[in-house]
Amino acid sequence: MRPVALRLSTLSRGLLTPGRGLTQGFQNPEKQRVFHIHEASSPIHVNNVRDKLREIVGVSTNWKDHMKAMEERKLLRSFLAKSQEALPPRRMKDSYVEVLLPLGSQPELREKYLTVQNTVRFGRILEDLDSLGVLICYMHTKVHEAKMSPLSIVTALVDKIDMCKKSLSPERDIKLSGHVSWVGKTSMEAKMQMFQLQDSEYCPVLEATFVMVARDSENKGSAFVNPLIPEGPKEEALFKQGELNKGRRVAFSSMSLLKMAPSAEERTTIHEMFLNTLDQKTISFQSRILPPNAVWMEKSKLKSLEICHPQERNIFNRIFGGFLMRKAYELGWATACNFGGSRPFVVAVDDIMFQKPVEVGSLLFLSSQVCFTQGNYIQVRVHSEVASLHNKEHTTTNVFHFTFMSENEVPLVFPRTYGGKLPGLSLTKAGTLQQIFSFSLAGLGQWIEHRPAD
Ligand SMILES: CCCCCCCCCCCCCC(=O)SCCNC(=O)CCNC(=O)[C@H](O)C(C)(C)COP(=O)(O)OP(=O)(O)OC[C@H]1O[C@@H](n2cnc3c(N)ncnc32)[C@H](O)[C@@H]1OP(=O)(O)O
Repeated sequence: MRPVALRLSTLSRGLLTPGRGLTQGFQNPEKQRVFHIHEASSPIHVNNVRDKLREIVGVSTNWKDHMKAMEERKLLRSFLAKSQEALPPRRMKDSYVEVLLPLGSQPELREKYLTVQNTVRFGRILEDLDSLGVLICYMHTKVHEAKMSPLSIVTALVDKIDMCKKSLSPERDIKLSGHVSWVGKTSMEAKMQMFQLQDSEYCPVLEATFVMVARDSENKGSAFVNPLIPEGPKEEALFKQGELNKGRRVAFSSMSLLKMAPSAEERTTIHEMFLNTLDQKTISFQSRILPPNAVWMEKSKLKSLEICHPQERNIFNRIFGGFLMRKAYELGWATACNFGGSRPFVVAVDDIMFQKPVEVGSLLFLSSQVCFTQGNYIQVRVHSEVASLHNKEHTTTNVFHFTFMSENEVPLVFPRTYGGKLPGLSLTKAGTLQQIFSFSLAGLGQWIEHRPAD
């Protein structure tokens, strides 16, 4: 039997496009560069970031009062701009924020961030990055005349997070910093970096790019954000990159399998996978056998459920994006752990899409599965959906993609069915359709898994 040649370059719609492949992250020496372009006056303690956000938005700390607080926010409508041109332009340094996570100098903070391997919990870092990203965008859009911001800023996308280091010490101070690097009409790209103290110097350990969207005071419609004026060649390059990122995202979304059939290259890859699992004796869609050192994709699945309590709400009384990311990451990590038989390290995060807000009180269903492997690398896709209590209809809220590195080489994964529908799968569910036909490799894999019978 011929081994499947899954070349990264063939997967032009996926995460695994050249330059965004499994080997990106801390292995790439180019990523060691620093884009630390400004100096903040004094860093904010990590514990004060949420308080600062609460203050900016003017929300209550008491769930009982949340409706009243939302009513008050309605009055801020008058501060919303009618056009982007009506807003004063900002510079990158206007939104620059530095946050200190003093794990070394304040050991009492450590427990919350600690893994059993004596490393830093990445899920906690995702939460801190999300809060920082939102704070950065509030700095960019600050309305000096208003006590509270009329904008509701929500996380729309984690474009990518690259790790420059395999693991972080929970015994050394960490600094996070970032600023707005590009703006559209109502969206902003925030670039963040994380540094860890080593031999009395802060060394880069992570780079992240998030996209935040500005909504009106009640989070009902989009709202304009201040233009951004880059200063000097470094900032111009960052802004240009932001523009390119936007173009890439638009191109990706127009190439989604929801809108366009798979390319000839993609079809060939999928068909090759199918042929490699065909039982040569029976030659039928149903009769499939695994190549050596391979696992059926469906066997890699793990699921979990979260009851979304008010404690996990964000400043707009929806569920905090960072919490969703932590929960999805931990399930994804467990999936990779279970699959690879060792405790893996995260090397990259790509394309976390926040498609719909998660309401407080929702039942959040998370499903995770390995969608691609190569050498020691495991690509995991996590899908989350909420179920309506009235009609049981499911709606996709988020899709997450994580890349892990396992201690040892891991088996290949193969989708089992080409012509058959999975038992229990209803193709009438909008959420499920989105889950299947996402533009990622996971989508391709699942497309084979769930393709309706020919
Ligand atoms: C109170 C006590 C608790 C305190 C705790 C504090 C915790 C800290 C909390 C901190 C807070 C933490 C924060 C949280 O917890 S936020 C919670 C997590 N996030 C969400 O819930 C968001 C869910 N998604 C949505 O609501 C919608 O999908 C959004 C609003 C995002 C877009 O909706 P829609 O698609 O209808 O919008 P549009 O068509 O009008 O486009 C508008 C703009 O958006 C751009 N766009 C759209 N999608 C994407 C994309 N995928 N990539 C890149 N860009 C995207 C688009 O290009 C356009 O830009 P521009 O061309 O105008 O520039």
